[in-house]
Amino acid sequence: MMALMTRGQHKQENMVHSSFIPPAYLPCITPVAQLTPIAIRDLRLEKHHRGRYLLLRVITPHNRMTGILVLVEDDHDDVVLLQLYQQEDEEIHEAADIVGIGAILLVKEPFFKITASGEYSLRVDHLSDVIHVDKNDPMTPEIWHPRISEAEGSAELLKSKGDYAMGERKYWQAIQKYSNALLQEATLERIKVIKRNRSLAYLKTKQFDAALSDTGFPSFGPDPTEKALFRAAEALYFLERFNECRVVLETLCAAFPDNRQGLIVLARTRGRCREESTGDYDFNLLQREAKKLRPPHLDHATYIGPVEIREAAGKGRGLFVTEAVKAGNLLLCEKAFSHAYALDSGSGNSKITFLMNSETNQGFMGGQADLIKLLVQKLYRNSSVAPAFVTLHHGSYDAASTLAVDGKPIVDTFLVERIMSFNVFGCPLSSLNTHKDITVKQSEKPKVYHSCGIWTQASYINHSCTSNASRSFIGDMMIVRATQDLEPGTEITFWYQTRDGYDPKGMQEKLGSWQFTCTCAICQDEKDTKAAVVKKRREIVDKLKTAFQLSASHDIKSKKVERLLNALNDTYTRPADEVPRLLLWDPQLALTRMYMAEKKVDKALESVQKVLIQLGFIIAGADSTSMGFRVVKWGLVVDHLIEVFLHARSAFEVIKAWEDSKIAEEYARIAYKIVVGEDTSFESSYGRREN
Ligand SMILES: C[S@@+](CC[C@H](N)C(=O)[O-])C[C@H]1O[C@@H](n2cnc3c(N)ncnc32)[C@H](O)[C@@H]1O
Repeated sequence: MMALMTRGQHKQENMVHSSFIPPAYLPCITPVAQLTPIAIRDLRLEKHHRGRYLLLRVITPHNRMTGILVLVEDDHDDVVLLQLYQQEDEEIHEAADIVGIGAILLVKEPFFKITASGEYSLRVDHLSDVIHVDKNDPMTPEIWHPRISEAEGSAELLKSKGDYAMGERKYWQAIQKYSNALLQEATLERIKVIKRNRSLAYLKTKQFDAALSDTGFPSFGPDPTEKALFRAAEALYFLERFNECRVVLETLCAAFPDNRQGLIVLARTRGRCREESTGDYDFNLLQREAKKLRPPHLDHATYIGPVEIREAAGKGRGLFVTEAVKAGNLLLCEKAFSHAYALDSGSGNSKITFLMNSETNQGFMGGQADLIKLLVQKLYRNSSVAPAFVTLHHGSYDAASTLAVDGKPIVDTFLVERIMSFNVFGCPLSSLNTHKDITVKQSEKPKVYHSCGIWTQASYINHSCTSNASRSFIGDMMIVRATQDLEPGTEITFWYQTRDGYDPKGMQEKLGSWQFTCTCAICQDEKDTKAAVVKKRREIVDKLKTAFQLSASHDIKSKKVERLLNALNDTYTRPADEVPRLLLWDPQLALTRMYMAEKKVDKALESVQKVLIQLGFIIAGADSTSMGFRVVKWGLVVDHLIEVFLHARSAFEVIKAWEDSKIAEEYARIAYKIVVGEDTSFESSYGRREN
């Protein structure tokens, strides 16, 4: 054990931290006053000592692995290894401030456990299961009490120690000093000042609920100070309570018109309020910010469009539209509740964490392991935001019945892990990049995203392979747009996993971790399709691949491809607008490109129409007749759909069908907006360049 303790103060670059998540156990929900003490020597292995607590003193420097490891003793001089999980990273909260030598910790309902290396240790998975105890606290054993000279002194002295710690940017220490100061006698005025200072330390450590409460919000009293108002506004801003923030800032700016910073923040807050109520975003700015900011956590508000959460028969809850919407309309533009950023290449993380859940056989790598920690900490620091998260789907996990004990939040790490595994979304830095990868670089493999996050509104959207909405990302903002015209009351669905037509069984496997079976028309049709037909389709697809590689003349090649496409088409029985033909649209598009290259406009238009039909569209006027080009019903929206509509635009131009050409471009823009999230970058991606 000592070897472990001495090994690791060196820099931990490119290390893989791996850890087994133990079987789920509930956090302690009993107030400390109702727990009874236990000593290390009385602990039983592999047991959760419910109803008991252990008082411990840190006796060695810590070691950071997946958790923080440190040796501790009790007042019988017995020593044990303590492992604390889900604690903040060193850059945010120095371990020395959590488990500095001499610190006294109270571990609630201790869990004594055999480690992977056969040693034994105390393991704490829930942040709320360990609390710091002051050396002067009556619970602290007599022998650990400080000598008289160490006693910390008056409120004023402690306040100035807090101020000094603030100056040194030791915010956690400052909080402790201010909190101790507040336990001493002081006038009401001094208490207000100390709280105001502590509120700044809380802001710096992202404890926005506590920061807000220290400012006196919502009633600041008859003569609110500039600092109290400003700090309250900052806390409200970070809690994304933008309207309340705006009101506080308006009071501040009216009372202190020279406060320039107040005016700047008020303007910014008004921008957030506008985004929140109208969905009107400067998407150009969002794209620029996502390019520059690391992590790409954008300073923007969440817009919730015409949607509501309702029961969705057989699927739990779902998200439904409350009014008619058109394809391309914005349904959500949601800021992540929590977002773990990893480079898109997946490399470059100095610390890689691998968590293995032995109970569910699920492994969490990198981003997802980081996300669990980020979530746990956010909920622990700011319990006011917890309801939006803890009410998300968590399967059959039985969560603790209470959210707080002794005035402190309870955060159940295992509940967080369950909710994360059902609701997490992988995400690129921006869908614009992904779109370029797919369309310009023609990368075939579906991309694996290393960054991930939780979006609490989008989490209510259920899966369907015949989806009617689509998500895209700009940094940590998720944009959900309708991909079809929707009647009021329609349930919104999108793909949890990318759908192709090659591997029906694989799709069910990909959906496995969500624990449901998709019963959409595509899945149903695949189930009804005989194995011989599936085999035949595979053979035709292989022949198509070979046909495209033929070094024959365009004519011979296109005839062969057409024949094969017809044969493949004949293997489907249900109408394409009910069951889109996922194996067909792609080779059909390749054929369209051939016709366009040969300037066979009629053929190209016919082929465009076929691509759209195979994607499930119903189309009118996609030919050289006088009927106007029109989408009667939208089908599946894929990245290449923009190209399809742009082929239509060009072909219509050649035959001088100007109006149809314009309409085709408008459809291309809508498709682009759905795929990329916005259409302000359409020109730079697809605009025509002057020769
Ligand atoms: C992200 S949540 C979606 C919201 C969830 N229905 C709820 O009540 O909170 C994912 C879970 O929803 C359910 N679900 C999603 N799509 C479904 C579908 N097509 N059929 C049945 N259940 C589905 C599954 O239980 C899945 O694990």
